[in-house]
Amino acid sequence: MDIIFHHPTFNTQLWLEGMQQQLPGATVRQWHPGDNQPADYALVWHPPVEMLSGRETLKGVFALGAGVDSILSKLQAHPDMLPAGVPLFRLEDTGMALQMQEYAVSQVLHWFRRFDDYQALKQQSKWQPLDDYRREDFTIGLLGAGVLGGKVAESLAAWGFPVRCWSRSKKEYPGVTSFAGTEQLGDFLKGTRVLINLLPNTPQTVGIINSQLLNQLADEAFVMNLARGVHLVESDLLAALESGKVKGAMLDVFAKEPLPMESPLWKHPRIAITPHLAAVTRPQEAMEYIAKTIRQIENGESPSGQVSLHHGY
Ligand SMILES: NC(=O)c1ccc[n+]([C@@H]2O[C@H](COP(=O)([O-])OP(=O)(O)OC[C@H]3O[C@@H](n4cnc5c(N)ncnc54)[C@H](O)[C@@H]3O)[C@@H](O)[C@H]2O)c1
Ligand SMILES: O=C(O)[C@H](O)CO
Repeated sequence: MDIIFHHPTFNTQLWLEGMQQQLPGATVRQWHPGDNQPADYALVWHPPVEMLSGRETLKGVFALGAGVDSILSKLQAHPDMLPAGVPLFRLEDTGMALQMQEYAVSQVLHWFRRFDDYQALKQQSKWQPLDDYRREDFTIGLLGAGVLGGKVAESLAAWGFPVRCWSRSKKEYPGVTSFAGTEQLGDFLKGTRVLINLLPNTPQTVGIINSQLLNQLADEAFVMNLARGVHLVESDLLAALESGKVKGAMLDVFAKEPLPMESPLWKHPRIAITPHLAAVTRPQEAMEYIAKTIRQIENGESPSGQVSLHHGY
């Protein structure tokens, strides 16, 4: 079995050796331009078109992340990049759910215990106890309730918050109220105090966090964007912060990354920023997952994690 690998920033040697250990019978190589030798599987991130095009005998392509929007948008521009019938897989969890839980739970608790307000008071050297927030006024809503959103919802429910989620179809997560489809988006938003976005980037979800959506949240809402920058209309968030409808935001992803120096988001006192690292690919877990999936394909099974080209995620 031949495996080709391309990632613009990962430690290639670590991946080649690691995959070789996972699949001792395989030959794993870094792909270089001009390499047209046979391959059964490709592990990629931002792949050059010529790496994959024409490879009709591939049995699977693995995106080395959870979101496949960059690959799918390249595929739109170059439809021959993925030969017809070759399945595209993505990473499901592989250690990312725990990272997302850490990120979301710590920030929700930060807002719930009013540490943002106490930080502002500290700037004024003010010793001033504030009223506690009540859990029943702190409903958390997950936009997107798949592999990552579902796990984040469960971890926040375990902290005793009312938690709800919104997805394409109904979900059954313990302690989480499920809303599904465009027709239930309004009911989901009504009363949501903390909105956490974990949707994939698709034509249906671009710009979904806009003025119209923000206005339907509870007053003094909080917004956490952990998915993709294009989901959020940044100027609408700034307007909602200005009006007081939104009290604070925590943003990990941006329409343009790195976030340009001149962006007003940097200086806004009620916006916290991290540089797209809410959940990163953990090599060991990812390699174990990919090897397991390859073994399932080789055994004629149907593994999970296949991207639907129709749905775009
Ligand atoms: N910031 C980061 O570091 C980071 C890390 C990993 C993933 N991500 C992002 O998180 C996203 C989610 O990852 P995942 O593994 O949970 O994906 P997933 O495919 O398992 O879940 C997607 C969820 O979104 C819902 N959904 C999709 N389209 C919808 C629509 N039109 N209307 C309603 N619901 C819709 C699905 O029903 C599902 O519940 C990824 O696509 C990626 O962009 C970000
Ligand atoms: O989707 C992912 O895996 C991360 O956001 C990195 O792009």
